[in-house]
Amino acid sequence: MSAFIITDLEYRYAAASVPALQGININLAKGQCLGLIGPNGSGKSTLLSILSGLLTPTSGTVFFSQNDNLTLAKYVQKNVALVPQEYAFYPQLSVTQNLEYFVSLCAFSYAESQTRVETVSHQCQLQEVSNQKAKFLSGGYKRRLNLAIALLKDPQILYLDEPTVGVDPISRGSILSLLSALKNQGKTIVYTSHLLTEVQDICDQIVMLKLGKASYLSLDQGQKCLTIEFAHTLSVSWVEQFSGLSIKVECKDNHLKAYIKSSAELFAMMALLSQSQLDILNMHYDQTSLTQYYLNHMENNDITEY
Ligand SMILES: Nc1ncnc2c1ncn2[C@@H]1O[C@H](COP(=O)(O)OP(=O)(O)OP(=O)(O)O)[C@@H](O)[C@H]1O
Repeated sequence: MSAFIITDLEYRYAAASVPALQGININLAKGQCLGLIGPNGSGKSTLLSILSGLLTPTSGTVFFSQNDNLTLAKYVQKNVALVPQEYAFYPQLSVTQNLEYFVSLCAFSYAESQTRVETVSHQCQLQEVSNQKAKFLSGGYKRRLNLAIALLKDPQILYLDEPTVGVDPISRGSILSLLSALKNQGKTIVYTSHLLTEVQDICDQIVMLKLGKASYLSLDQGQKCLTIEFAHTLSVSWVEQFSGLSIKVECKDNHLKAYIKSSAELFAMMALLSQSQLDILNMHYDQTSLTQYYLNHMENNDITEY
């Protein structure tokens, strides 16, 4: 079942000469994590603002599947929480005071509110700093408090805007484990980050934005990359024999990179290599990293669907 479906979405800021977003189509299944990546100004925040009901699309639709005939704004208010990149708590209040204040804004009974505060404190591992003023917390605990506040209303969908900025690797690991646990509980997550290894680890589907246009990447369908370092510089005539194969190959000096989509392609490459009798210093065959996809995509002017 879909959590939300975005169809042919376009958004143009007033007086802007080009749309901030155009031709966006996303169908995100419930319980999955969507990674939203792209350089500064590519449209990520605009898309999150539309998904939050703060901006209305110029054209196209956003449809939340489990919406019981609520307006988009009402549905979002009830079921969606945003974890902003900025700290969204009161620095002078303690962790518990912050949680008690923010839970009082949700429509829970007193007993339910107490339970929610205890649950999110436990989920975000905040118990040992519960009495500390928020402004004295470490960067990792501040991020966890930001996340805990968003979780208070027990949202079905969670948007996270770079939730691990300025966080050490251990705290980052615990935030990512918490997000995986939330996913396992059926929560749907939209995650923006410039840390591509993180996105690759946690996301099921990735949308790369570039100048407001999207390309789509499903990681489990990712191609593999064969990287070879030869003892000598490759000759032009040797490189030319790859033009007969439908494999994308990049050669530079004594390095070769081939993007392999099937075992048949791998065997064809190996056959050419064995005929060549060239000395190989290093050879690596692995899933293409998201960083590699990203760099390839951003360097090319075309929008590619992987
Ligand atoms: N209020 C606004 N009025 C006019 N143009 C805007 C406004 N907000 C954003 N834009 C433009 O819309 C485009 C997308 O901006 P957006 O902030 O969505 O990108 P982003 O990917 O979130 O960037 P960043 O990673 O820096 O947060 C940019 O060209 C930006 O200049």
